[in-house]
Amino acid sequence: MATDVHRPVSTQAVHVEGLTRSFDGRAVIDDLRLDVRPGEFVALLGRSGCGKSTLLRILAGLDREIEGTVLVPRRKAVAFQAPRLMPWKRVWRNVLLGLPGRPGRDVAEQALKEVGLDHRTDAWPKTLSGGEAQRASLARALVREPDLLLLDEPFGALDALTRIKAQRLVAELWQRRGCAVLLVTHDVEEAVLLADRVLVMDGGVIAHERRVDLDRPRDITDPRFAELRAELLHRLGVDAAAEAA
Ligand SMILES: Nc1ncnc2c1ncn2[C@@H]1O[C@H](COP(=O)(O)OP(=O)(O)OP(=O)(O)O)[C@@H](O)[C@H]1O
Repeated sequence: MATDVHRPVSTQAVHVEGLTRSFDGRAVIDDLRLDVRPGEFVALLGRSGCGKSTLLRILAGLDREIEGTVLVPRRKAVAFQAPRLMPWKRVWRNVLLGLPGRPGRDVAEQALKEVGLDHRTDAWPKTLSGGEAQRASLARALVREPDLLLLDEPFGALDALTRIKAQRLVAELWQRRGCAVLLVTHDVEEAVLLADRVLVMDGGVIAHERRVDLDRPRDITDPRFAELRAELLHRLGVDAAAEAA
Protein backbone atom coordinates (compact mmCIF):
# COMPACT_ATOMS: atom_id res chain seq x y z
CA MET A 1 0.00 0.00 0.00
CA ALA A 2 2.65 2.51 1.03
CA THR A 3 4.79 4.38 -1.46
CA ASP A 4 6.63 6.13 1.33
CA VAL A 5 9.96 7.61 0.26
CA HIS A 6 12.16 9.25 2.89
CA ARG A 7 15.35 10.52 1.33
CA PRO A 8 17.25 13.80 1.16
CA VAL A 9 16.21 16.38 -1.41
CA SER A 10 18.19 19.35 -2.55
CA THR A 11 15.57 21.73 -3.89
CA GLN A 12 12.95 21.52 -1.11
CA ALA A 13 13.20 20.79 2.60
CA VAL A 14 9.83 19.05 2.31
CA HIS A 15 8.11 17.75 -0.77
CA VAL A 16 4.82 15.95 -0.31
CA GLU A 17 2.58 14.88 -3.15
CA GLY A 18 -0.60 12.82 -3.28
CA LEU A 19 -0.34 12.04 0.42
CA THR A 20 -3.24 10.07 1.87
CA ARG A 21 -3.55 8.66 5.39
CA SER A 22 -6.67 6.84 6.50
CA PHE A 23 -7.78 5.55 9.87
CA ASP A 24 -10.48 2.89 9.84
CA GLY A 25 -11.29 3.63 6.21
CA ARG A 26 -11.61 7.39 6.74
CA ALA A 27 -9.04 9.58 4.97
CA VAL A 28 -7.78 12.14 7.49
CA ILE A 29 -5.22 13.33 4.95
CA ASP A 30 -6.57 13.17 1.44
CA ASP A 31 -4.31 13.73 -1.57
CA LEU A 32 -2.32 16.45 0.17
CA ARG A 33 0.41 18.47 -1.47
CA LEU A 34 3.01 20.49 0.43
CA ASP A 35 6.40 22.04 -0.30
CA VAL A 36 8.65 23.76 2.22
CA ARG A 37 11.80 25.54 1.06
CA PRO A 38 15.13 25.01 2.83
CA GLY A 39 15.34 27.48 5.70
CA GLU A 40 11.67 28.44 5.47
CA PHE A 41 9.56 28.81 8.62
CA VAL A 42 6.07 27.45 8.01
CA ALA A 43 3.22 27.39 10.53
CA LEU A 44 0.36 24.94 10.20
CA LEU A 45 -3.05 25.89 11.57
CA GLY A 46 -6.32 24.01 11.44
CA ARG A 47 -9.28 22.96 13.50
CA SER A 48 -8.82 20.33 16.15
CA GLY A 49 -8.76 16.87 14.61
CA CYS A 50 -8.08 18.08 11.05
CA GLY A 51 -4.89 16.01 10.80
CA LYS A 52 -2.04 18.40 11.69
CA SER A 53 -0.28 16.06 14.10
CA THR A 54 -0.83 13.16 11.72
CA LEU A 55 0.94 15.10 8.97
CA LEU A 56 3.79 16.04 11.31
CA ARG A 57 4.25 12.45 12.46
CA ILE A 58 4.41 11.33 8.84
CA LEU A 59 7.08 13.95 8.06
CA ALA A 60 9.01 12.83 11.15
CA GLY A 61 8.97 9.27 9.80
CA LEU A 62 6.94 8.06 12.78
CA ASP A 63 3.99 6.94 10.65
CA ARG A 64 4.61 5.08 7.42
CA GLU A 65 1.13 3.70 6.77
CA ILE A 66 0.63 6.13 3.93
CA GLU A 67 0.05 6.46 0.24
CA GLY A 68 1.88 9.07 -1.79
CA THR A 69 5.29 10.67 -1.89
CA VAL A 70 7.04 12.19 1.12
CA LEU A 71 10.52 13.63 0.62
CA VAL A 72 12.26 15.05 3.70
CA PRO A 73 15.88 15.55 4.69
CA ARG A 74 17.66 12.77 6.52
CA ARG A 75 18.54 15.20 9.29
CA LYS A 76 15.27 16.06 10.94
CA ALA A 77 14.13 16.43 14.50
CA VAL A 78 10.83 16.74 16.27
CA ALA A 79 9.66 18.33 19.51
CA PHE A 80 6.20 17.72 20.92
CA GLN A 81 3.92 19.59 23.31
CA ALA A 82 4.97 17.23 26.10
CA PRO A 83 8.76 17.36 26.42
CA ARG A 84 8.93 13.53 26.72
CA LEU A 85 12.04 13.41 28.90
CA MET A 86 13.09 10.12 30.47
CA PRO A 87 12.75 10.67 34.24
CA TRP A 88 15.60 8.29 35.09
CA LYS A 89 18.16 10.13 32.96
CA ARG A 90 19.78 13.44 33.76
CA VAL A 91 19.04 16.35 31.43
CA TRP A 92 22.23 16.01 29.37
CA ARG A 93 21.69 12.28 28.86
CA ASN A 94 18.13 13.01 27.73
CA VAL A 95 19.51 15.49 25.18
CA LEU A 96 21.75 12.80 23.70
CA LEU A 97 19.10 10.08 23.77
CA GLY A 98 18.95 8.10 20.54
CA LEU A 99 21.84 9.96 18.89
CA PRO A 100 24.04 7.70 16.79
CA GLY A 101 27.67 7.21 17.78
CA ARG A 102 28.85 7.99 21.29
CA PRO A 103 28.52 11.75 21.57
CA GLY A 104 30.08 13.25 24.70
CA ARG A 105 28.56 15.38 27.39
CA ASP A 106 30.08 18.48 25.75
CA VAL A 107 27.77 18.00 22.74
CA ALA A 108 24.74 18.09 25.03
CA GLU A 109 26.16 21.01 26.97
CA GLN A 110 26.61 23.06 23.81
CA ALA A 111 22.96 22.52 22.80
CA LEU A 112 21.80 23.27 26.35
CA LYS A 113 23.78 26.50 26.23
CA GLU A 114 22.03 27.45 23.01
CA VAL A 115 18.65 27.17 24.73
CA GLY A 116 19.91 28.85 27.94
CA LEU A 117 19.73 25.70 30.05
CA ASP A 118 23.39 24.79 30.59
CA HIS A 119 23.02 25.52 34.32
CA ARG A 120 20.69 22.50 34.49
CA THR A 121 22.92 20.06 32.63
CA ASP A 122 23.01 17.55 35.51
CA ALA A 123 19.46 18.10 36.75
CA TRP A 124 16.81 15.38 36.87
CA PRO A 125 13.82 16.07 34.58
CA LYS A 126 11.33 16.19 37.47
CA THR A 127 13.15 19.21 38.93
CA LEU A 128 12.65 21.28 35.74
CA SER A 129 9.90 23.85 35.26
CA GLY A 130 7.59 23.42 32.26
CA GLY A 131 9.54 26.01 30.27
CA GLU A 132 12.88 24.42 31.18
CA ALA A 133 11.66 20.96 30.20
CA GLN A 134 10.52 22.35 26.86
CA ARG A 135 13.94 23.94 26.34
CA ALA A 136 15.60 20.59 27.13
CA SER A 137 13.35 19.04 24.50
CA LEU A 138 14.46 21.72 22.01
CA ALA A 139 18.12 21.03 22.87
CA ARG A 140 17.48 17.35 22.14
CA ALA A 141 16.17 18.37 18.71
CA LEU A 142 19.12 20.73 18.06
CA VAL A 143 21.89 18.20 18.74
CA ARG A 144 20.61 16.36 15.70
CA GLU A 145 21.61 19.40 13.63
CA PRO A 146 18.37 19.17 11.70
CA ASP A 147 17.76 20.58 8.26
CA LEU A 148 14.09 20.25 9.16
CA LEU A 149 12.72 20.98 12.62
CA LEU A 150 9.19 19.71 13.28
CA LEU A 151 7.40 21.33 16.21
CA ASP A 152 4.02 20.04 17.38
CA GLU A 153 2.42 22.65 19.65
CA PRO A 154 5.70 23.03 21.57
CA PHE A 155 4.43 26.02 23.57
CA GLY A 156 0.89 24.75 24.12
CA ALA A 157 1.30 23.82 27.77
CA LEU A 158 3.30 26.89 28.83
CA ASP A 159 2.00 29.91 30.72
CA ALA A 160 1.74 33.17 28.74
CA LEU A 161 5.08 34.69 29.78
CA THR A 162 7.09 31.48 29.37
CA ARG A 163 5.40 30.99 26.04
CA ILE A 164 6.55 34.40 24.78
CA LYS A 165 10.13 33.62 25.87
CA ALA A 166 9.99 30.20 24.19
CA GLN A 167 8.66 31.76 20.97
CA ARG A 168 11.55 34.26 20.96
CA LEU A 169 14.00 31.43 21.55
CA VAL A 170 12.66 29.42 18.61
CA ALA A 171 12.81 32.51 16.37
CA GLU A 172 16.46 33.05 17.41
CA LEU A 173 17.40 29.40 16.94
CA TRP A 174 15.78 29.33 13.54
CA GLN A 175 17.65 32.45 12.42
CA ARG A 176 20.95 31.14 13.75
CA ARG A 177 20.59 27.58 12.46
CA GLY A 178 18.93 28.33 9.13
CA CYS A 179 16.94 25.09 9.17
CA ALA A 180 13.43 24.75 7.80
CA VAL A 181 10.75 24.70 10.51
CA LEU A 182 7.24 23.31 10.40
CA LEU A 183 5.31 24.47 13.44
CA VAL A 184 1.91 23.02 14.27
CA THR A 185 -0.01 25.47 16.42
CA HIS A 186 -3.53 26.42 17.49
CA ASP A 187 -2.45 30.00 18.02
CA VAL A 188 -3.01 32.28 15.02
CA GLU A 189 -0.98 35.07 16.60
CA GLU A 190 1.95 32.73 17.16
CA ALA A 191 1.77 31.66 13.52
CA VAL A 192 1.84 35.26 12.25
CA LEU A 193 4.56 36.17 14.75
CA LEU A 194 6.96 33.43 13.67
CA ALA A 195 6.25 32.13 10.19
CA ASP A 196 7.26 33.10 6.66
CA ARG A 197 4.14 31.31 5.49
CA VAL A 198 1.02 30.16 7.29
CA LEU A 199 -0.94 27.14 6.07
CA VAL A 200 -4.48 26.25 7.03
CA MET A 201 -5.34 22.58 6.87
CA ASP A 202 -8.94 21.56 6.23
CA GLY A 203 -10.67 18.60 4.62
CA GLY A 204 -7.44 16.60 4.52
CA VAL A 205 -5.52 19.14 2.42
CA ILE A 206 -3.78 22.51 2.71
CA ALA A 207 -6.89 24.58 2.07
CA HIS A 208 -5.31 28.01 2.38
CA GLU A 209 -1.87 29.53 2.50
CA ARG A 210 -0.69 33.02 3.35
CA ARG A 211 2.76 34.55 3.03
CA VAL A 212 3.67 36.82 5.96
CA ASP A 213 5.64 39.72 4.51
CA LEU A 214 6.26 41.59 7.75
CA ASP A 215 9.72 42.64 8.99
CA ARG A 216 11.26 40.76 11.92
CA PRO A 217 11.06 40.96 14.79
CA ARG A 218 7.34 41.28 14.19
CA ASP A 219 5.32 44.00 15.82
CA ILE A 220 1.96 42.71 17.00
CA THR A 221 0.66 46.30 17.19
CA ASP A 222 1.28 46.76 13.43
CA PRO A 223 -2.16 47.06 11.74
CA ARG A 224 -0.97 44.64 9.03
CA PHE A 225 -0.37 42.06 11.75
CA ALA A 226 -3.98 42.45 12.89
CA GLU A 227 -5.20 42.19 9.30
CA LEU A 228 -3.37 38.93 8.71
CA ARG A 229 -4.55 37.56 12.02
CA ALA A 230 -8.17 38.42 11.18
CA GLU A 231 -7.87 36.86 7.72
CA LEU A 232 -6.53 33.62 9.14
CA LEU A 233 -9.12 33.50 11.90
CA HIS A 234 -11.77 33.95 9.23
CA ARG A 235 -10.28 31.04 7.29
CA LEU A 236 -10.49 28.97 10.43
CA GLY A 237 -14.16 29.83 10.72
CA VAL A 238 -13.70 32.19 13.67
CA ASP A 239 -15.13 35.68 13.57
CA ALA A 240 -12.22 37.92 14.69
CA ALA A 241 -14.49 40.61 16.12
CA ALA A 242 -16.44 38.09 18.19
CA GLU A 243 -13.21 36.44 19.28
CA ALA A 244 -11.79 39.75 20.52
CA ALA A 245 -14.96 40.57 22.46
N1 LIG B 1 -3.73 6.20 15.55
C1 LIG B 1 -4.94 6.64 15.23
N2 LIG B 1 -5.98 5.79 15.11
C2 LIG B 1 -7.21 6.23 14.75
N3 LIG B 1 -7.50 7.51 14.51
C3 LIG B 1 -6.51 8.39 14.61
C4 LIG B 1 -5.18 8.02 14.97
N4 LIG B 1 -4.41 9.14 14.98
C5 LIG B 1 -5.21 10.18 14.65
N5 LIG B 1 -6.48 9.73 14.42
C6 LIG B 1 -7.62 10.56 14.02
O1 LIG B 1 -7.22 11.38 12.94
C7 LIG B 1 -7.79 12.68 13.05
C8 LIG B 1 -6.70 13.71 13.02
O2 LIG B 1 -5.92 13.64 14.22
P1 LIG B 1 -4.71 14.62 14.49
O3 LIG B 1 -4.17 14.29 15.84
O4 LIG B 1 -3.78 14.57 13.35
O5 LIG B 1 -5.45 16.03 14.50
P2 LIG B 1 -4.91 17.47 14.88
O6 LIG B 1 -5.30 18.37 13.78
O7 LIG B 1 -3.46 17.40 15.23
O8 LIG B 1 -5.77 17.77 16.16
P3 LIG B 1 -5.47 18.66 17.45
O9 LIG B 1 -5.36 20.06 16.92
O10 LIG B 1 -6.68 18.48 18.30
O11 LIG B 1 -4.21 18.17 18.07
C9 LIG B 1 -8.61 12.68 14.33
O12 LIG B 1 -9.96 12.43 14.00
C10 LIG B 1 -8.04 11.52 15.11
O13 LIG B 1 -9.01 10.94 15.94
